[in-house]
Amino acid sequence: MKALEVHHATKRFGGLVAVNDVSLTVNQGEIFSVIGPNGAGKTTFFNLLTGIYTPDEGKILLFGKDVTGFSPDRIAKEGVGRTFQNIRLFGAMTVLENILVGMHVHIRVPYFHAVFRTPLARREEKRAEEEAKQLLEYVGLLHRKDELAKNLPYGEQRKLEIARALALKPRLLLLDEPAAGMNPKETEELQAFIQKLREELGITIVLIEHDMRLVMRISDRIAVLEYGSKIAEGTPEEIRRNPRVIEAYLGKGAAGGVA
Ligand SMILES: Nc1ncnc2c1ncn2[C@@H]1O[C@H](COP(=O)(O)OP(=O)(O)OP(=O)(O)O)[C@@H](O)[C@H]1O
Repeated sequence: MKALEVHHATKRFGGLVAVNDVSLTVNQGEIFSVIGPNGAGKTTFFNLLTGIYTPDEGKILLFGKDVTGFSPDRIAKEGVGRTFQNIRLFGAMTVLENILVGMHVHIRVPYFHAVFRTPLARREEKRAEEEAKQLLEYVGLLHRKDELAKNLPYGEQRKLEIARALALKPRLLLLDEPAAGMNPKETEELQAFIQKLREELGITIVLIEHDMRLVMRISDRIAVLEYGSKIAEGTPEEIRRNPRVIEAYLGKGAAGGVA
């Protein structure tokens, strides 16, 4: 079974075709990158996968199930976690609270218990807090749990965002420009972290990324979008040498430049 199958997905905004007849499949356990120039349709493509938009044409399957037209909530329940291009943390909440917010769909307390804070509700809160702490420990942020999210260094904010997505126990994680704004050391740590998620948790990862060093090092396969269409797909080696990709995106110096 594939983690993700996209069949001929198209999304239009008025006369603009933001995603144009894109098909691709992502295997379970793969790290798959989507690259392309600004405005190529990458974020719109993610928005189709997460139910923010419904494709005008085409189908989307997650782990063999047709989820075309599902709401973002239902897609999340199918095991898809996501981070955004612009960090979307609750800056005025603590690190721990940010994780707890991410977990809310997994906390199942009947309304009555939640409102009257019965022992059941308190037990459930305690359990959620323990789980959140374990998650923070796993990503190396437990020592920051009581700090406000906005006070974390940039690289750690990105990590916290990923941790919050992990709170939903995703099988598929979509990362929109996770290395944006990171320095080389932070990017290297991010690479190791993403690989760890795949290896230890078995999560399939799809990322949009402009940092070609990271993309070429981390990806099993890469798809390239231009003007909404997929113009290439292959291993980093194949993509690096593809004349059309070099022309559209990587530039002439790229073949040797992104080792
Ligand atoms: N909600 C919208 N309404 C109208 N046009 C949109 C909308 N969202 C995106 N677009 C247009 O669709 C095209 C694809 O945009 P998208 O943001 O998906 O590209 P991108 O590859 O993610 O770009 P970047 O790398 O700059 O983030 C662009 O021309 C954009 O202006």
